[in-house]
Amino acid sequence: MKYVEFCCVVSNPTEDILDILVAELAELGYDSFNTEGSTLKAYIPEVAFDGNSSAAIVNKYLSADGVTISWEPMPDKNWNEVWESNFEPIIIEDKCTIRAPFHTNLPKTTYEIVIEPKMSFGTGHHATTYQMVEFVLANEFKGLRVLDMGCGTGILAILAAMRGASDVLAIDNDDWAFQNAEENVQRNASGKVRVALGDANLLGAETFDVILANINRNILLADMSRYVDVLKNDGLLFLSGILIVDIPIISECAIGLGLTLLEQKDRSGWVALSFKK
Ligand SMILES: C[S@@+](CC[C@H](N)C(=O)[O-])C[C@H]1O[C@@H](n2cnc3c(N)ncnc32)[C@H](O)[C@@H]1O
Repeated sequence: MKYVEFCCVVSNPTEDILDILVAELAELGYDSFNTEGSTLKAYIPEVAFDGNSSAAIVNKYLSADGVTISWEPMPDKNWNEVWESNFEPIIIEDKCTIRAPFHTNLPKTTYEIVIEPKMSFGTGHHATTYQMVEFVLANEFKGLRVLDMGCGTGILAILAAMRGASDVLAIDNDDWAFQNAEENVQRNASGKVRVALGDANLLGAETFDVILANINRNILLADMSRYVDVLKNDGLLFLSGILIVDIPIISECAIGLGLTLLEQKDRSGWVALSFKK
């Protein structure tokens, strides 16, 4: 596939501005991004790229933060190899290692997840995933039925299964993520995780003790009532992919649907929330 490299340099970065840009660019459908110092680079499929609308999104920050924008087509190459070469292993809370098949000689932890680092989101490095991993490590999963909405690589579904969930349904609406999650589930997690291609429209009569959803504000707001419909009474809903400014709107939506806020986590400008039904 051909990609455009969309580069934003923030001359005077305010706290978390790059994370906000990542969230805004997510609307443009990047397949990967990296941040280094004050530079953000997002890789967007050329077929889906419109330079002017991308620039308009970022321009909202220009006056306040001095963002310089440029973009250029990238030479066609094997992007999986590129993402792969950038993937470092990560250990969360000394309990969970997330690594690629080619990482060896790492310290042993209770849980070890091997991810094929392709173009899907979910390696544990991003704050939104990290916080969800923390939630999964801190809560009871033994014998529970779990839904992972927006599963990306499948990392959260796999960890839930490793933590003892009896059955996990992992759903993603992106074909690439779906295939990558299937591959990762086969590699790690047993027969306990089912992966499905789709979105909240797939939800029906099946109910869950725990729902994990690390997606983004707009999807969470649009689909939360569907999640609550399939969450059992006393069940837990963990939400991530939320910016600090969006806490009120997400919380009001959840509370309006009859949920109680239990916990809030903050990391690098991102927030993860847990609710009980
Ligand atoms: C931020 S990533 C999270 C991946 C992984 N769960 C993690 O925590 O790292 C969000 C994922 O949600 C998927 N997604 C976006 N909109 C969705 C929707 N409406 N229904 C299901 N999946 C969706 C994207 O394709 C992407 O893989």
